[in-house]
Amino acid sequence: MTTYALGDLQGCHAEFVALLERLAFDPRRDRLWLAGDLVNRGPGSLACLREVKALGDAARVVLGNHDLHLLGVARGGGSLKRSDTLAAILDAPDREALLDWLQHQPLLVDDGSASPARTLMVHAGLLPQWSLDGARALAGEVESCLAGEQAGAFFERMYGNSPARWDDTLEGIERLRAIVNVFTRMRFIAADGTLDFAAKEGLDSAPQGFEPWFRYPREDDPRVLFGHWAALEGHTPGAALRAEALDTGCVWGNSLTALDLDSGRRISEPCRPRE
Ligand SMILES: Nc1ncnc2c1ncn2[C@@H]1O[C@H](COP(=O)(O)OP(=O)(O)OP(=O)(O)OP(=O)(O)OC[C@H]2O[C@@H](n3cnc4c(N)ncnc43)[C@H](O)[C@@H]2O)[C@@H](O)[C@H]1O
Repeated sequence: MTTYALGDLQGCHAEFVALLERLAFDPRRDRLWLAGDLVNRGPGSLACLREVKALGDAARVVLGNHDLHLLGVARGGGSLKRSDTLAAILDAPDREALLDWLQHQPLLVDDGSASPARTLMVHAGLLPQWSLDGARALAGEVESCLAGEQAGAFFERMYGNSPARWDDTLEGIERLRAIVNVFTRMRFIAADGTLDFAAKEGLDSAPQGFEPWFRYPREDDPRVLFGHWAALEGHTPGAALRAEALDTGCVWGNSLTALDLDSGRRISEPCRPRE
């Protein structure tokens, strides 16, 4: 059995299928971890969603900001933007089954192994101020909300950049929004954990006083798999922990990459020319 971790598909279905072929991926034998943002921006979001859902227990997925945006649009609270490529999902005959499946995916996957082998997967990152068990509990708060009767009310107030700094005393929607923004949107943070939401490009775009979240040391030493930050091109220079950047920007014309979790080998499929 081989376990591969992939970054953001973002609707790059042709490249996803080609990469699985290149890996000789067999869902009866192998496992796939997907770091979120299955959908949006690319041309094959509906096909990606169907393909990953059909993998069943062979695939483990975390939610990304674009997946949450799809749910926000479908469940109320979000509206389609001009750059969104989500209409085919919203019009699909199997839309409810797909959305329901997506809504039940976690924000954090933890393989539960003892340190130092412990491997976690999130879409954007892990706040240095959070312990691993604390992060897992906070992800669980959002996951319970998404699976419950308050999900609609949550999506109506999910969007926004505040509070930008985590505080244990946060309550209600502000607490849930802060958790979502860490797990699915974080890139640069200040030493006190304040998130910046403006800079989205390479490490040179860091605002003054901010560093990539993975450059802040932690007391523990997990292996953290994450996507979201395409401009990193799969690299985490200066990382203070074992952070593996998986989004190599397929939707931006680069490639889709799989990381073999045992060997550390990376296998990439180049982006196909768009019509
Ligand atoms: N609670 C909440 N509040 C608000 N919004 C919420 C929300 N929950 C969900 N959302 C959703 O999240 C979005 C905001 O998230 P953000 O994280 O703020 O923004 P984004 O640009 O949409 O991020 P994306 O995930 O596309 O990042 P990527 O690195 O691919 O691309 C980013 C940039 O990288 C650039 N880039 C890509 N490859 C590069 C490279 N090799 N070099 C340099 N730049 C590169 C691209 O040009 C692009 O500009 C909103 O649009 C909303 O839909």
